Amino acid sequence: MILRDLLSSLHLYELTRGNPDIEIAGIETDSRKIKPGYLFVALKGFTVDGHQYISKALDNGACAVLVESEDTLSETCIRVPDTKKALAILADRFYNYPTHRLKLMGVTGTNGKTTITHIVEKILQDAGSRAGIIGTIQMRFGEEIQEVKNTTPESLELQRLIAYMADKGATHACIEVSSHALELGRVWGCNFRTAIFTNLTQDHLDYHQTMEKYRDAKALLFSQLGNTYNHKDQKFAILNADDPASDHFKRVTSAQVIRYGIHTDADVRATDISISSLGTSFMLRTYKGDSPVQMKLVGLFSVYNALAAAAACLAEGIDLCSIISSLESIEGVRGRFERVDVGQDYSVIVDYAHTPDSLENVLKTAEEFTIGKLYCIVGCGGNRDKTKRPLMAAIAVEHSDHAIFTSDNPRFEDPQAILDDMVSGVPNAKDQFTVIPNRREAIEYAIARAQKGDCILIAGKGHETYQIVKDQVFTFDDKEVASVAIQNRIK
Ligand SMILES: CC(=O)N[C@H]1[C@@H](OP(=O)(O)OP(=O)(O)OC[C@H]2O[C@@H](n3ccc(=O)[nH]c3=O)[C@H](O)[C@@H]2O)O[C@H](CO)[C@@H](O)[C@@H]1O[C@H](C)C(=O)N[C@@H](C)C(=O)N[C@H](CCC(=O)O)C(=O)O
Ligand SMILES: Nc1ncnc2c1ncn2[C@@H]1O[C@H](COP(=O)(O)OP(=O)(O)OP(=O)(O)O)[C@@H](O)[C@H]1O
Ligand SMILES: N[C@H](CCC[C@H](N)C(=O)O)C(=O)O
Ligand SMILES: [Mg+2]
Repeated sequence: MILRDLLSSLHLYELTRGNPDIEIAGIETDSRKIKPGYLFVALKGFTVDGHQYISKALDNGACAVLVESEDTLSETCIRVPDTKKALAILADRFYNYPTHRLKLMGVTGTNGKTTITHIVEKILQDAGSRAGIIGTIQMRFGEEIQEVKNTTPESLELQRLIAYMADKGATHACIEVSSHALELGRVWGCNFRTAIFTNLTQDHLDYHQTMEKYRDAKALLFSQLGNTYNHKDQKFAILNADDPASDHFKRVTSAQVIRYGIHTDADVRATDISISSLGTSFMLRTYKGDSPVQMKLVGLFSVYNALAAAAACLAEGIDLCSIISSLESIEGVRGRFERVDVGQDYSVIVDYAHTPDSLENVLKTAEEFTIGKLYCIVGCGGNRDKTKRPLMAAIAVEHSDHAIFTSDNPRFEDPQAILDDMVSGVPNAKDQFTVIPNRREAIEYAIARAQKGDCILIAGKGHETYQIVKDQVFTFDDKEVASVAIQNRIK
């Protein structure tokens, strides 16, 4: 694409030097990934300032740079007030407006985003649409899977991934939209048709500082819904009627609001709920009719996830019968209440609960089905919200018979310091928990003790197949470690 054409999408820029008629072969924000003919966009990051890498980018063949402060090295230089904002607009233009070429659905909220994107994907695909998803686990469109570093990638990668789907004929993309992404402008320029809210409970206070600011970050998805070129199209805000934050999102959006819930009267509602270890059943009541549903997904939180997905897909015009049949056939999502079963006579469940609310939900669910003892193995991530650590420890102790505190991804923190933060939340419960910093040993400890009818919940890492210690990423998979430990015990 010709630079002049690319720049025409920006409202405010200054070509301080060079030729606007050069061909731009690609755009890149990382000097290490620059190829000849690329435009390098210098971003001010949390760790370093991308402006420091301009010479590296030029060495690697960048033909132009987009900067916030004057650069004297490159032949062609464009200056803008905010490179992050400009990047989002340029990426949209460069990839030929991907989010206008399919229907974009965004899911935000503390817990349930990944699960809902998977349910929506299943419903849409079963109904004959071609849907892709982007989120914590990966980007997936049909057979194509690409790894993503963040739940919501930076605008450039996000637009590239959506463009890939649109180019291959996708009708829908359903993406997770994290609060970081909303605040950091990763979804600027995205033309959302539908925004789904799951729930708001504590997480990420290291970044947002207060729950109000965290909520306000999430609110951006709803206030921006409709603020794009295509605002004549119908937009939908799918809100959880049982979560008080929804009132705020309703106030800030101009989209049509569809409410789902259990306790509050809602447009899409579940009544007569029955939960067992094999799944959940409920009466689905919608403005398109009512019908009983029997799902394999367990826990009350799964009913909420199903309602959110059903409400979004009804708005999309998908037939109610088709939605129900998809809800009934979905098997579950990797690392979310996933059972490890190698023939043992006790249950082992791997789950991605890494917030106080999700841990409480998942433990309460496991509590209901456990005949024997319930063990909870849990840790908290390093360089993340410290205030959730004592809360998660207290929840683990309250809702299990014995808790084992261990390491999650310590990152750059001392694993023992993280565990000390956890232990500070249970000052009077010394007999109810054991601290085993090594995660493998913690899993082996519980498995060695489990008796018939017991249940071991391994929380926090779900689908993750690694453990991050300092700047190293080690192979570690809760499911595999548990499975080996169970087999070793059986032998
Ligand atoms: C705090 C945060 O969000 N950081 C994100 C940010 O990294 P950063 O600001 O540290 O980047 P940096 O290292 O300072 O680099 C600045 C710039 O210099 C460039 N650079 C750097 C080095 C070099 O040699 N050459 C070069 O050009 C970099 O490419 C970058 O453009 O930009 C990166 C690229 O987009 C992100 O991957 C990274 O996410 C990190 C990995 C992260 O852990 N983020 C978490 C907090 C996060 O975003 N989580 C949310 C929510 C998860 C959930 O609960 O679901 C998510 O959406 O993932
Ligand atoms: N609707 C829900 N309400 C509360 N907890 C939930 C809900 N859905 C799932 N959970 C719990 O939260 C965990 C994470 O679920 P999921 O991965 O779907 O959430 P997420 O919002 O994508 O999380 P992340 O912020 O890490 O991307 C699950 O393993 C389960 O324990
Ligand atoms: N998306 C979440 C995932 C947390 C998962 C947990 N295993 C951890 O590493 O803290 C985050 O980045 O905070
Ligand atoms: Mg997720």
